[in-house]
Amino acid sequence: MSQFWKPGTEKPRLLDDEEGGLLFFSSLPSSSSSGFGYLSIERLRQRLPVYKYRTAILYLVENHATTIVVGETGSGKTTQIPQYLKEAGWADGGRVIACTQPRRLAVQAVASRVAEEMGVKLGEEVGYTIRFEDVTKNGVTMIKFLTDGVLLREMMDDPLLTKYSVIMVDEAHERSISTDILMGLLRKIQRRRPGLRLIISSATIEAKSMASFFNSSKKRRETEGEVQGPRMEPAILSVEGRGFNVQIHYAEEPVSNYVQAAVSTVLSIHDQEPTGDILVFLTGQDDIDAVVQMLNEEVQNRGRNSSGLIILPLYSGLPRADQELVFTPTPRGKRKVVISTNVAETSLTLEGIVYVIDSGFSKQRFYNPISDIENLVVAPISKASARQRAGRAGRIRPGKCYRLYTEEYFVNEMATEGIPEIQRSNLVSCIIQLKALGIDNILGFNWPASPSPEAMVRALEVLYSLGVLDDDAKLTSPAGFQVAEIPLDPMISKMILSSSQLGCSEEIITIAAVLSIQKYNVALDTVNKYSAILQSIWVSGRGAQKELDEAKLRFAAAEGDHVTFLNVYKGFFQSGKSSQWCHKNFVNYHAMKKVVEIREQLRRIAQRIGIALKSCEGDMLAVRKAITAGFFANACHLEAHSHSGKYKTIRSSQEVYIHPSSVLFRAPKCTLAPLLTVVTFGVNPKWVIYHSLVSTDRQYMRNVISIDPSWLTEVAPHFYQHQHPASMLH
Ligand SMILES: Nc1ncnc2c1ncn2[C@@H]1O[C@H](COP(=O)(O)OP(=O)(O)OP(=O)(O)O)[C@@H](O)[C@H]1O
Repeated sequence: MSQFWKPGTEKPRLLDDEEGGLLFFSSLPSSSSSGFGYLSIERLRQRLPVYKYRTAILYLVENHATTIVVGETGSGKTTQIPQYLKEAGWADGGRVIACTQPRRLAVQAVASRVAEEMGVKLGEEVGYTIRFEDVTKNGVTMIKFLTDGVLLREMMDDPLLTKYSVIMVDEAHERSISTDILMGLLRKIQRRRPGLRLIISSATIEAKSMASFFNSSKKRRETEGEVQGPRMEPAILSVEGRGFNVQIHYAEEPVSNYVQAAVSTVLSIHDQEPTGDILVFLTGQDDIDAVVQMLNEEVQNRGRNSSGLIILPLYSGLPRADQELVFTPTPRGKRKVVISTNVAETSLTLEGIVYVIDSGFSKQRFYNPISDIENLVVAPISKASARQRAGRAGRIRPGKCYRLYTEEYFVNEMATEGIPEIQRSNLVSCIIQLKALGIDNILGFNWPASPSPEAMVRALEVLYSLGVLDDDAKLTSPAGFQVAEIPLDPMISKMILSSSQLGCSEEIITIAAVLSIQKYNVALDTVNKYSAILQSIWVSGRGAQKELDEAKLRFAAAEGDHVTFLNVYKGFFQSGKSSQWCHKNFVNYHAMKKVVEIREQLRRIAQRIGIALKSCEGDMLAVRKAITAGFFANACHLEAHSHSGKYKTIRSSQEVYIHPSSVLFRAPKCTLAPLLTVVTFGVNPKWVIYHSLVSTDRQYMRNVISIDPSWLTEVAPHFYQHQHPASMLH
């Protein structure tokens, strides 16, 4: 490894614990609690750097409304602070201590760890809530871990979050869109509930700017004449020290192909380094699958030499059971290799990890309010992320981190912090949520980082055109409130709402469930060429594109993709939800199981908000009209005499094309026996509506359905201003 790798020049840090950890770990830990050899959990807790600050933390929380805790990764913030608070009585009298995380996986993992440390059953004193899953008990749960998105939803029922005594916003440096909105709202709640304590915790957050953000509420309280309660001026506490030392190694030369470099680094570690599991950070399912495949091939070619490798992918779309494999103990004599997206970047402790390989990239959301395109793009990570990644080693023994980039790049070119997600996202969902919480003055809202005015105006326009906001930019009643209640993109929610009147809610809810599991990624592949990758109900087309295309044709509906989804769903249902059926038809079994699950959730929500559940029994006209009612703003017209399939959007005359993954790409004359009505046609439909745009070499429409233009003025007269859409083309 020495020819390729250069040790970092950053001065190695001292182990926080003078005794070091190796004494206790002459061999790798093998199971969750037994991994700590003969140390009791209590002793382990006391060895964490944060323990020395226990009294200080409790003092500051008692006396300040907001405490900002900055501590290195692995210092014990997430697992220990909620326990200290509980021990100090903050959960007495039925009150609850909340700790938010940006990611679901972290919520579950940290909650089980804390339950284990406290010796209680998960779901009782310690519980967690993520979207569609609540593992808490009313009146029993004292410490609750939850995603920041879930806490925002809870505010709809309880705007002052009255059951919580302390809310700890963890991993605030990640600046996820929900974390930022949450901080803005918590700051408001504090003014009404001085008893509420906030802890903002992170490894790298710029504590001073955060402190001044929370400090401005002090002035307001003074002007309001309120003088009692804790000090409004935030306290900042810096927790020194971290777990164990992690040696950083940099690539000697810039790496041109990080996928290939990750594979060879795993193999070199396996050949040359002592036991210990490996965690590789890549960007998404596509490159993770590629590395898994390359490593498996290598293992086969090498025969016995590499047979000790257990190769496991990890990403958010992976089924739960497969995700949990990464937490299982590594059998003696084996080495686990976890190949992950940045879901493993923060808060997770994977016990056996000794080596981390960091590609230097992650998938990040970028939204352009002018073109209205939001893509997941492979982009360089920040120094803050790189440190978090390295911190996944060294949590229970010393470790090593191999960065697939040079030290010079790290020092001189890598950004210190990432751009907050709120400044690179479509704000439609975020604004409707704020409106539902009674924040009418969106422009005047105290954002920790202001989103762009263009993105805000664009989001307000969309919500207004959907009939969700009125002329005073307030939520309409009941439509606006109903749309806000459905935890999906407002355009999908509006489509569901309209299906109620059109008598096709069962079908539309199926379509909504399929749309909500899809993710569009734009990947910078290994030769620096952009390509679009779709995570969908179809299995990945890698190596079998022709067979996948043929399979799609079996379900293809000439109306378009949404009706095709209904055909697939019906086929899946008729097969008894069989995995063999999925395999035979190139349908992604796990995605379909998720669709069934989400569909059930959506049906329950629909019933709660008064949407009649009804099937249109094959009347696809009703289905297409309901889709139009949600997505009318995405209408496009085929250019006259266009043989190249060029469309123009009605709204902004952008040139767009049907994406090759759409069943309308080849304008299918439907073959084989369809499961639902399929109209035969062989030319591109004149009018279409798309679900989203993706930008690669051209602007492509994904999930396309043909429509009748007269529906546009029918469902959205305000948007089309009583003109016939065709007249708006020029
Ligand atoms: N599931 C686990 N198994 C074993 N040890 C664990 C586990 N979870 C946490 N620990 C131990 O507790 C330490 C502190 O973890 P914790 O998540 O509280 O740190 P943190 O300061 O919040 O770090 P980060 O910001 O990286 O999440 C870990 O370094 C590890 O030694």
